[in-house]
Amino acid sequence: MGSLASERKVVGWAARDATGHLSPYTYTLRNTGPEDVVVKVLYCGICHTDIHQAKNHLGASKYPMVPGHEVVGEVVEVGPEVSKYGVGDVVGVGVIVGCCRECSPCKANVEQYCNKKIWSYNDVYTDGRPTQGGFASTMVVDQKFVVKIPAGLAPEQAAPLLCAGVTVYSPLKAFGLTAPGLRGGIVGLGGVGHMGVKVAKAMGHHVTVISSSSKKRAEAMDHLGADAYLVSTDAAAMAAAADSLDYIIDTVPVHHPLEPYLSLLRLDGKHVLLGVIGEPLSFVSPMVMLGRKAITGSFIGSIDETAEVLQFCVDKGLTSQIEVVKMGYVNEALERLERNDVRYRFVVDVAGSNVEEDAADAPSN
Ligand SMILES: NC(=O)C1=CN([C@@H]2O[C@H](COP(=O)(O)OP(=O)(O)OC[C@H]3O[C@@H](n4cnc5c(N)ncnc54)[C@H](OP(=O)(O)O)[C@@H]3O)[C@@H](O)[C@H]2O)C=CC1
Ligand SMILES: O=C/C=C/c1ccc(O)c(O)c1
Ligand SMILES: [Zn+2]
Ligand SMILES: [Zn+2]
Repeated sequence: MGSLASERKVVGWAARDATGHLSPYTYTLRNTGPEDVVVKVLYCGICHTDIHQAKNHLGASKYPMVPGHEVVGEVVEVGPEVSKYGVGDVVGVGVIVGCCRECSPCKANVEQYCNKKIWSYNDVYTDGRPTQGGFASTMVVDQKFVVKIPAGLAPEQAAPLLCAGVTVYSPLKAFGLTAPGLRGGIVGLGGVGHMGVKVAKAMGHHVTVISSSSKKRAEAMDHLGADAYLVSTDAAAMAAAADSLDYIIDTVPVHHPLEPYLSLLRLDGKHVLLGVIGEPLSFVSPMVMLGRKAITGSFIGSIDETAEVLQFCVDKGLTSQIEVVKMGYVNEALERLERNDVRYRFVVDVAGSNVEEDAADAPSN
């Protein structure tokens, strides 16, 4: 157990408005509670959700907002009732940092579906303070929402698994889609999608990437190990692949037609929506009736599944494909991510950056 420090000032990079531009911001962390773990952030991945949130795509953003929910750090202090972690442990924090612990999803250990869940940023903690994410020097997190990074995983490699990795792993398990030999489609080869290819291949699936362009074909086939590649606008190739897939993992972050993808599913095929899209998607009912197809969705994964996917990646020798950048590059990284110019996940080297750069000039709370 480490010593209990009082409230501490930290610097994170925050968006102040819907431009989504991040700049240094000083704020105060809560005291270390009995079950809290103080985490010195080492690395934090950049998820497309960080863009949705920073730019207020869902209309519920509050500023200043420090994004970042693929956090890997080192434990520097623990509260007196922390049993699972000790100072020096390398740990991960993801999208959720609180839940009610009483509802049926909480009792079933799928706390990501708790209606009282607390998001790691753009939310309010039990003490009334805004939650702030991982583009910051330090976070204080309840031990329940912390996972140990297993030996054999480099911390920067582990970061994307805490959101992207578990987000594809969870629905494959929940929908009974883990058997070898299944045929899966991954729509959108970005941060989540590239982990989809890797995880599905490691489960022994035949994996088709369905992309908006042919630009990623060679990498998908040669480096990620995909078995087939379709360009979604190539009507002939899409028609030739009709009725061939058991499932589709759809990671596209913008409005898109579903029908071209639904036609790729075979009997009882499942279209799993993962992208966060604030506009209605549409399809005609025969597209699902004639084939008993299901359109469903999935939200990250549980803490248990997060620990599981980390170990799965160690066991299968999976790594994420990342570009490591410094904090000073975060705004360019966000712009590049938004224009689909990253292979496949940016990870910010937080501890190796001067997070406090320009902090003296920035407004604080
Ligand atoms: N359900 C959940 O729990 C989670 C949801 N998400 C959401 O999933 C979505 C994907 O996240 P992430 O993988 O980080 O995003 P990325 O930007 O890394 O990947 C999205 C991919 O979608 C394709 N795409 C098609 N049209 C567009 C467009 N107009 N702009 C950008 N990309 C486009 C691109 O692939 P290609 O070039 O192959 O067409 C792109 O690489 C986001 O909406 C995110 O919020 C993320 C994590 C968890
Ligand atoms: O990246 C992780 C979070 C994804 C997410 C899914 C659904 C939703 O409504 C969000 O606001 C975020
Ligand atoms: Zn995410
Ligand atoms: Zn609950």
